[in-house]
Formats: sequence, C-alpha cells, structure tokens
Amino acid sequence: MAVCTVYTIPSLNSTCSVSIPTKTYLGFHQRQVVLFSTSRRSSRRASSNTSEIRCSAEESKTVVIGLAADSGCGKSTFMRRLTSVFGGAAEPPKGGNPDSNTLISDTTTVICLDDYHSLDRTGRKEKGVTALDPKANNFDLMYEQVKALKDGISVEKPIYNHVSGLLDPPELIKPPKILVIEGLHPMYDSRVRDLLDFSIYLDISNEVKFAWKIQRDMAERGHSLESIKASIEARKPDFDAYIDPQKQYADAVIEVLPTQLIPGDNGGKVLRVKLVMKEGVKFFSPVYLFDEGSTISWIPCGRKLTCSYPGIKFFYGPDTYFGHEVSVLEMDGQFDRLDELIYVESHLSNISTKFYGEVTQQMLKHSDFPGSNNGTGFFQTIVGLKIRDLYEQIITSKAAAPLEAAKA
Ligand SMILES: Nc1ncnc2c1ncn2[C@@H]1O[C@H](COP(=O)(O)OP(=O)(O)OP(=O)(O)O)[C@@H](O)[C@H]1O
Ligand SMILES: O=C(CO)[C@H](O)[C@H](O)COP(=O)(O)O
Repeated sequence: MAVCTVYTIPSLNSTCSVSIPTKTYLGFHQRQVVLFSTSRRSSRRASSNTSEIRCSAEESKTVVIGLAADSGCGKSTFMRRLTSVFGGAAEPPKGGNPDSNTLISDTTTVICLDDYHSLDRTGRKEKGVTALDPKANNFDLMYEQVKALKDGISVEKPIYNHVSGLLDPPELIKPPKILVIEGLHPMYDSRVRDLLDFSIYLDISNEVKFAWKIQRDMAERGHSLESIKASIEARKPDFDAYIDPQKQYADAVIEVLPTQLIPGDNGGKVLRVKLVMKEGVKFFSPVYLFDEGSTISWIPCGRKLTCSYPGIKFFYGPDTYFGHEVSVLEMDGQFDRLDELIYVESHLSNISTKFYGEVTQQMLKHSDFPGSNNGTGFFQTIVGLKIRDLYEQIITSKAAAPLEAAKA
C-alpha cells in the first residue's frame, strides 16, 4: 500500500535540499513536498529522518542586519552611509503614509523598530513607562514579522507616527535583499537576535550624547538646556537597563568618546572613536592596520596627511569585549582634508573595498553628513562596506549550496 508524507517548506523563496530515500517518489505542490512511498518501511524511514529535507531560515534570501542605539545617536546618518554603499537613493514607500519611518532602496529596506511600540505617546504617559521599556513594545510581532521577511513573506507592519505620537494603519513591507532593523531594541529579544546575520551597536558616551543633543535639539529645534538635561536623565535608567546591555551581542560596536588628545575636553567636537570587531563571525573578517593581530600606535600626521591641533592618532590591537575576542581599531582626532584620507585608507587591510580609494570616495561624496571629518563617519563607511561584503558572501554561499547538495 502506498503511504504519503507531507513536509511544508517555510516559504516559496526558501531553497530546500532534499535527499530521496530509495523506492520513494517525490512530488511538489506549492509550498509542500510530498513523499510517496511504496512500502510502510521506507515511509517510516523517510519521516523519521528529518535531515532528508532541509528547509531552514538559513537558506532564505533576505539578509537581516540589526543596528541598535539610543535616539539621536547617529542611526539615520549611518543608514544613509550604508544605503549609499549599495547605490541608489533610499526613500519612504511610494504613495504611502508621509510619516512612515521606512526607507527603501533597490537593495535595502530599513525599518525602524519604533514601529513596534505597543503603547502610543498617551499610553506611555498614562502607564508611566518610557519607549525604551520592553513593556511599551511588541516583541512577539517584531519577531513574527522579521522572521516572515527573512523567509521571503511580505508583512503589514504597523507605523508609529513620531509627529502625532499615535499608531497609524500598517504599511506593506516586501522582503528585500537586505533588511536593516534599526532602533532601540534589535538585539533585546533573543528570538529577534537569532534572526540577525550581523549586528552593530552605536555606543555614544554620555558626554558626547549630551553635546550632540544640545547641537540638534537646542540649536536646531529650539529646546532649552534644562529640558534636554531632563529628557536625558529621565531616559537613563531604562537606557542602562534595556538598551546598553545589547552591545554585548553586537558583532561590531562603534564607540564614541571624548578625545584624549586635549586633556579634560568634553565638548564633543574632537572625538575618539573605537571600532570593536568580534572575531570568528561568519562572513566577517575584522579590519586591521599594517599587521593583523599585532598592537600598533600610529600618528599619520606628516608629509602625506595634514593635521592641525590636536592632531590624529590611530591605535590597533587585540582585546576582549564581554568575554569575546575582538580586534579594535581606534582613531582620535579629526581630518583637515578629506581627500588625504586615502593615505590612511591605503594602510588598512580587509576593508572590503571593490577598488583602491573606495572609502575615501564615499567619505568625499557625503562630506556634509555629521562626523565626516572624524572616526564616526570613517568607521561607519567601513562597516557599510563590510556589510556589502557579508551580503555578497552569504548570497554566493546560498547559490552554491544546492549545487553542493546535488553533487553529494
Ligand atoms: N557622527 C556625528 N558627529 C556629530 N554629530 C552627530 C553625528 N551623528 C549624529 N550627530 C548628531 O546627532 C543628530 C542625530 O543624528 P541621527 O539623526 O543620525 O540620529 P538617530 O539615532 O537616527 O536619531 P533619532 O533616533 O532621534 O531619529 C544629528 O542631527 C547630529 O546633530
Ligand atoms: O526613543 C525613541 C526612539 O526614536 C523615541 O523617543 C520613541 O520612539 C518615542 O517617540 P516620540 O518621542 O516621538 O513619542
């Protein structure tokens, strides 16, 4: 008697490798793989061995990147640098909600996790919670929707409207080549964290965060110094409890600190920026200066790099970060002339450029973005190129997988 076993493929985009047991016939119907067997014995064998059909999220097409940081810490600027690496402009969904937080380009879709706030502005006020508190966010929905997109399935994502403070009707998000989830909590929930192919944390020290807030909210938005201080203080306990701990999970951390070149300087104009890169991350090889694994301190100011006071200092070396082995590249100071950046770029290795001087070209292209004359812009650009490289490696390995399976 013929017996049939049915397996469901997670999505139509998934690539499944199937090994067919002897004397078993195979049929496909939409998302289902059907195994017909001529005897109970071979059917039992087929259904008891799950490795015979392998359809996993790992084999889906959308690459998912997580970017975590507090509000006002440079996520949007970083996203603009990242999407520029892939070419094409990133724009809100056409004909959609003008207050959408989503940015779509040919290759990337950036969704803002503020859209998963479960409490609107009034709701948070009534319950006495901040937007940083997990209680104000819907992690079940975040997980389901990021997973669906990763598996190639479109979703109706909610919109948190920052103008009105309300939750607006949802917008349709189609699975892109690269999905970036940016916001307060991309690595907070372990289910969402496990979906990430690469994660970044922007770690802005309190002094610098304060200086940037003053610059934006006081100079550009007319807020008072007292209200800025009060808002930072009100968020700090939840920031420390729920946002900051995510950095331990990040594959790359960009840490922004006051300079050490001017003793006692906290003004946030001259910055010391560290790029902390985890070792052993699949498809990611840390950048190095001169000699991989060694410890190097380098002052490049001289004939090829113009430096005015207080100069520029680089450091590179191995370290540990939350118990993980990491490589750290550090830059303190700022560039006088962006075109001369090529001198520094040419001394770095593993930067995943496609041609000589690509980092410098990107930096010159966006010289008006905040941080273009220091390590924030420089390292964000390099991380953008590393993400492009990671994406290309993942796609290549996925394309090769069915061929390898067929050969075996
Ligand atoms: N590298 C930088 N150097 C100097 N200032 C910066 C830098 N990055 C960001 N800023 C300052 O912080 C402000 C916020 O930057 P950005 O919009 O990129 O951050 P964000 O994390 O997306 O903010 P939000 O979550 O509030 O939308 C900028 O307007 C600028 O004033
Ligand atoms: O931390 C934030 C992330 O951007 C915002 O404060 C949060 O999303 C709430 O937004 P709003 O202040 O517009 O109500």
